[in-house]
Amino acid sequence: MHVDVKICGLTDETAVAAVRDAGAEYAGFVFFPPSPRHLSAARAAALAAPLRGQATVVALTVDADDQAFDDIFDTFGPDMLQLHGQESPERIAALKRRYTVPVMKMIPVREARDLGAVEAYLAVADRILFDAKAPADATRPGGLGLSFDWRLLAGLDLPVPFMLSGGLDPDVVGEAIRIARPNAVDVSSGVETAPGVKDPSAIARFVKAVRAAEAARDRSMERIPS
Ligand SMILES: O=C(O)c1ccccc1NCC(=O)[C@H](O)[C@H](O)COP(=O)(O)O
Repeated sequence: MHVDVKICGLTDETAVAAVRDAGAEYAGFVFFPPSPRHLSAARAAALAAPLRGQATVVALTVDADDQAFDDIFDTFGPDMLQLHGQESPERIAALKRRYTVPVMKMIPVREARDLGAVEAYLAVADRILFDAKAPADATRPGGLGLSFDWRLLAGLDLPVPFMLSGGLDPDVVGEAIRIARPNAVDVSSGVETAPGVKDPSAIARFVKAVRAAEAARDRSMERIPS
């Protein structure tokens, strides 16, 4: 089964290499000023321009207000929203009435009971992203290079696709896929040389590791007698 790749927090022309050379299916741009990956809508639009039609261009926000979304849609024009704050199901429903793009909702995970939060979003979110829960004193709710126990997602069967995120890198993403069997994986810190500085070679290695994990899973499925 194919596993999509999202490279998040793109901040320069590496975005083109991530999509055209490495083959990432999603390109994420952060609109959250405390983040080292934060971009203006105009800068993100310029970086995303060569990606249009080749990848799903994702706008990542944290509890943004309507004015912020209007600016993002007027200037940047995302293909998908990733809501990485404490947005309610009602807020998601309102945003989907206002903007006609799919919405991916982040669910923070540290322990099994955190998964209970998913239920309320299944009727409104088009996709779920599981990310490591940020510490209370963190300056941002994501992009921290933190992971959680992927076994918490083993056997998870949701009515919408889910993306696995949090502390992934080229060395561990294969194991994460084997354990959690996500529809997609997402990475930021694990393909950077410094916060906000993406490494094209690391991105290529990450995608290559995902493709290898896909192939290994397909081989293991072939060995299962039908
Ligand atoms: O990336 C950020 O700086 C960020 C800031 C505020 C909210 C979310 C943020 N990133 C969200 C992502 O989708 C990251 O890719 C995800 O949290 C995984 O990050 P990492 O563990 O660094 O790979």
